[in-house]
Amino acid sequence: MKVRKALTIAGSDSGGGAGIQADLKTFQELGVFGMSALTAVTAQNTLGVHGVYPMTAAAVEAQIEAIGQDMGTDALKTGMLFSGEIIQSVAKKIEEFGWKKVVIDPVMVAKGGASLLREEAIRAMKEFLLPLAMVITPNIPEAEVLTNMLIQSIDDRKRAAKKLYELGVKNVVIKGGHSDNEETLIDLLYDGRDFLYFTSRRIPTKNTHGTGCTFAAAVTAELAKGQGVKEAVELAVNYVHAAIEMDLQIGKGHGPTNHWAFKRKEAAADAIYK
Ligand SMILES: Nc1ncnc2c1ncn2[C@@H]1O[C@H](COP(=O)(O)OP(=O)(O)OP(=O)(O)O)[C@@H](O)[C@H]1O
Ligand SMILES: Cc1ncc(CO)c(N)n1
Repeated sequence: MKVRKALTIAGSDSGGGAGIQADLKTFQELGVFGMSALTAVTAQNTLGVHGVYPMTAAAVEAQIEAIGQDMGTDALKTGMLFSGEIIQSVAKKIEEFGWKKVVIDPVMVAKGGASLLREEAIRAMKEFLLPLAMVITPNIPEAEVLTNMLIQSIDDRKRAAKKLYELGVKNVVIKGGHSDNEETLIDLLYDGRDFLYFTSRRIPTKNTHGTGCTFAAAVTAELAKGQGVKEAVELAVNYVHAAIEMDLQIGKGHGPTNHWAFKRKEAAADAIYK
């Protein structure tokens, strides 16, 4: 059997809940071989970001090049990219290797408010990276920044999704974690034609550190396995839901999610229906 591969181009979260750590755990759990190119190291825990140490753009390029020249990848995702210079390097390498299954998680700020992307980088992201994206997965505040819109209603989100589509992104997912509905949340997918709504129950917990990274990583893993975008997004919604539901109670602040949970839930369901 052919092993599928996925690459994450993202920052390191020393606390293990977000960034490349979340991505690699998710890839592994979904049966895909994970690879990484680091853009920055953060000193981070469940209480916040205590330091950001970016890599040079040359170091980011060298990592991607090493992977592209030897192993290749079936899909890739980007997370924290930090600067316009790193974004340009990443875009250049994606084009050079002709990678098409590209998931952009436009990470801007961590849950505690620390900035993970310089202001100047937004333009580079729109100009160089978004046109290469098969899927983009902003949360509501990130979609607001990328579209210069205030997003309050679902109709606002639909308008924002259309604007992002017009920037060259083939599929837009605007996630609902930041909406003010306390009961349910909706992740919205727009493929240039239809809007699809993925509705889930909002779980009352403070342990949601890394949900965005985990979500985009699950989409990437499924695309690597050959799934369509709709199927990949649906699985990612369920994967993250299980990870939040069976949280781990680690740390004193916003704890990580449980990357094992989805498989344990599946195994339990298998045992029941056998
Ligand atoms: N309390 C919750 N209960 C259930 N699902 C949630 C909850 N919070 C977030 N999610 C789900 O987690 C996924 C990520 O959404 P969210 O909007 O929180 O991303 P994010 O803000 O980018 O996360 P991050 O903290 O990593 O930056 C979505 O599928 C969303 O529906
Ligand atoms: C390294 C890193 N990437 C992404 C996020 C967003 O959750 C974070 N907190 N840290």
